[in-house]
Amino acid sequence: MLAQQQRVAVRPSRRSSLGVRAVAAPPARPTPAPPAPPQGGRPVPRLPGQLPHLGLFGKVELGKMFEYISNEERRLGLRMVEVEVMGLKSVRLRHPEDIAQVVMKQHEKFAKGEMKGCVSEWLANGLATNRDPAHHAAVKEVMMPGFKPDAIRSYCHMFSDVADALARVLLEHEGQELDIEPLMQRATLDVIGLAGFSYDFRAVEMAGAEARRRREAAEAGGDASEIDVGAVWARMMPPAMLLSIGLPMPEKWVPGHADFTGGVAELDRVAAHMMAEHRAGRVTGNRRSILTYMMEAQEAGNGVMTDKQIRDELMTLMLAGSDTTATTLAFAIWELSRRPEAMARLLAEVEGVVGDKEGPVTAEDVARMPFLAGVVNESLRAYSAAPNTRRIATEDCQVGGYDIKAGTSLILDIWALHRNDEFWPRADEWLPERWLPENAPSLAPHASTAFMPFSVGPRSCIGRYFALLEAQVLLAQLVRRVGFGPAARPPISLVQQLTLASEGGIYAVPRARAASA
Ligand code: HEM
Repeated sequence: MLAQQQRVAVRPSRRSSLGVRAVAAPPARPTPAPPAPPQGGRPVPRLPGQLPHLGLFGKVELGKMFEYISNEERRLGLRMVEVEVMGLKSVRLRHPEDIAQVVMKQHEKFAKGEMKGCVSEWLANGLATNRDPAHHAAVKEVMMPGFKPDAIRSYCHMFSDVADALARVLLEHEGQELDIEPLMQRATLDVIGLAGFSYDFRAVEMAGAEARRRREAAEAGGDASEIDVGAVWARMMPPAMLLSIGLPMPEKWVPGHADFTGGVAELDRVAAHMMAEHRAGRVTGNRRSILTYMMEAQEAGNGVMTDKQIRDELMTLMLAGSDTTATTLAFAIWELSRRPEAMARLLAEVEGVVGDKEGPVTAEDVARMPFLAGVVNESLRAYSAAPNTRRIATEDCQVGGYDIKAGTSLILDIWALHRNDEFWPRADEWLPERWLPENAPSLAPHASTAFMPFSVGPRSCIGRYFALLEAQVLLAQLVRRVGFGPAARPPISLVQQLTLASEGGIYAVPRARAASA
């Protein structure tokens, strides 16, 4: 499946735009790794030239680029390599021990990597980009009650309600080929709004036919409550990755720069509106949400939760808490749409547990659905929504027997780890059954160390359980209402925006359940 879609011949690339140099063709015989010096570690070997598969304007074609790096690493017998992308050097780690050393065991030697430019201004000092450990800890403590398992279990009816709204909009397109990713994005924005901010973005509703007129009015400068955050999001994400590098004068040469900065301005209006609504006691969905905890801390005078800090956390949670889960759901549905036997097995499992029960799917229900858990886990593995994360070495040290100098940028290559067949037999295939207890010993033998979709250590994902339960409940409720058939589209092409994405969309054909069962 994936192997067939993404297998590409590695050819020397001759791209001249943006200073991307040609890459030498691989020699016919393997080059031996440099000998180890008598003392200390070895220098990290460098892949020659810059990477191919960047495309015009820095679009990172992930599937192709990582395959190229993995092939080269294997060919040269290397555990890690230094690469250069658009003039920026980094060392890419893909071995689970090396990643765990950097993000967990010796995390104090590695600072969180910075975002730059207008993306840095957008996320500012929110939890994911905060680089001051003491301040980060103080903010996290305030938000933590909203991420406790009991709190998250109480969000299930919101996950289910959003799935029902999503099903209604999907069925407006019954029988048509539809890019499902933007709708998943809208659904997860609604979830983080209702559960995290006690606020209803109505993002799914606004994708429906009925709401189009209102949206146009809002774009002409209407009330902040009428802003279509789903549409803003769709405009902002494509240029975000390139803008996060902080290259000079992006307004002159990055297509979509104005969409991005305009989008941030719209989201700022929405954030101010959400805070005002909350202060006025006008809350929807969750009555005690993460926003509630932040505002209570401010009122109690804790000195950390200024209005600006709350704004930064709202922006961060909108990104970290929606884009990633949307990607996971979109790829899960896309794979299910092409695997009728997996879809049938999932539906049988869901119906076996919830039967004809009306109302929401609960945490207790999904705990009895191992195949559903396999679908979500496998989508997190094969399509790591956060395909990599970055750290900067703050002192000279060694990782995996290699010397790392202070200041080195380390890319923790979760995507490559998850696609490495040393750890994942049939790594390029999407196999939800891999996760069932009877198959795990042969198909997921290293899952306890080599499965890191949420990273590990003190800066790992605060929303891990939120995301897992959200994805499971939403998917279970959705497949009760809507079936999905395959779309006749070319193979997907994975690219890296801030999170993983597919260039050209992720298509499936929604069908009313009775017709598709
Ligand atoms: C499939 C869904 C998700 C995936 C794959 C994912 C992945 C990740 C990863 C890999 C990190 C760590 C980055 C690093 O080590 O530098 C992270 C951090 C974070 N995630 Fe998630 N995430 C998901 C869902 C969520 C959700 C639902 C929320 C909130 C509701 C959330 C909020 C955050 C925040 C705030 C951080 C920063 C944590 C910190 O630095 O202390 N994420 N996520």
